[in-house]
Amino acid sequence: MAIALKSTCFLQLKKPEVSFQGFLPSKRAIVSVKRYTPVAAIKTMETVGLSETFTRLKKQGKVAFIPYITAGDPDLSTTAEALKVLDSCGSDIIELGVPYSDPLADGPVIQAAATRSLAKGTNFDAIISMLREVVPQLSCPIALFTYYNPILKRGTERFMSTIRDTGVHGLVVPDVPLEETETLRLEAKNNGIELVLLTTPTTPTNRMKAIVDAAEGFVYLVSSVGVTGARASVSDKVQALLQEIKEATTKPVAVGFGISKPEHVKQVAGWGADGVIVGSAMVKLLGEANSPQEGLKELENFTRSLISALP
Ligand SMILES: O=P(O)(O)OC[C@@H](O)[C@@H](O)c1c[nH]c2ccccc12
Repeated sequence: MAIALKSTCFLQLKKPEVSFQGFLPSKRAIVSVKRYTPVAAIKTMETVGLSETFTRLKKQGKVAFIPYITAGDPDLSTTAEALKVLDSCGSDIIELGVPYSDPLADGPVIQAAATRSLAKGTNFDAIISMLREVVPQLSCPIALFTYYNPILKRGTERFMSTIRDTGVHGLVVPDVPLEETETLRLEAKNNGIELVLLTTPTTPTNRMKAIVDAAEGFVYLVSSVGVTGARASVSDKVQALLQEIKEATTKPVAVGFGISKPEHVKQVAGWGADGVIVGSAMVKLLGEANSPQEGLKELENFTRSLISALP
């Protein structure tokens, strides 16, 4: 199981957006799994890191499907079930968010999910305990997401070794500028953690090049300025942005922000993305359902509808 935590500063803050270094792919045993692997057949299966996942998919001519959900919303046991559902539906890299009190880069849906989760008492240790249970049962890498504060609170070295021991392969933090992350990069590398970096439609070309050079796992292309949230359509500027990034790197590029319909998935894959990321639309289904069971069922149906739109 590879897990990547998010950390890049791409926000439209006063400082220029930045992001930072990446890490070597996981050193774990490489086990390639087909897209649909029955959960029962994958007990304690070790999985590959993020880069290897994209390499495998590329060989199969496939585009990675990367859903995002917020840990602890509506509760951690439902999160554990949701990870299994998303995995068995054929997700290739699942993003899991560590709820934070000041999620600057998040829109109303994910902000509300974080608030509900924190109100339930979700904390980093509880998420790690849940991951220790769930990670061996899944076949696909999980993308976990955290803001910088939880890392600082725990101490970078301790944070890195903790996430490594839970089967985490990568790290992504949206509110830390590249210039200020030397320690983070070093500690992540020391723990075999891959670091995903984000670039946006307004990132200057030279900065984008520095970002993609330093990125490990994959490059996260934010499709539109602003915060996360389902949108009626995905900006067609993404096509040119993908082109520009792919001229600067051979690393895989996954697109996120606003993707919420099968036609969006199809369109972004058609533009040459190596992966599509869907967050708010997933979070809404899970967090706003009448019951966890209903949320899990809707999540499964929605996920299958999106994955079926991929080549
Ligand atoms: O929610 P959307 O519009 O589908 O976008 C994906 C996004 O949720 C996920 O990748 C994510 C959640 N929180 C973030 C903060 C910054 C960047 C990305 C994210």
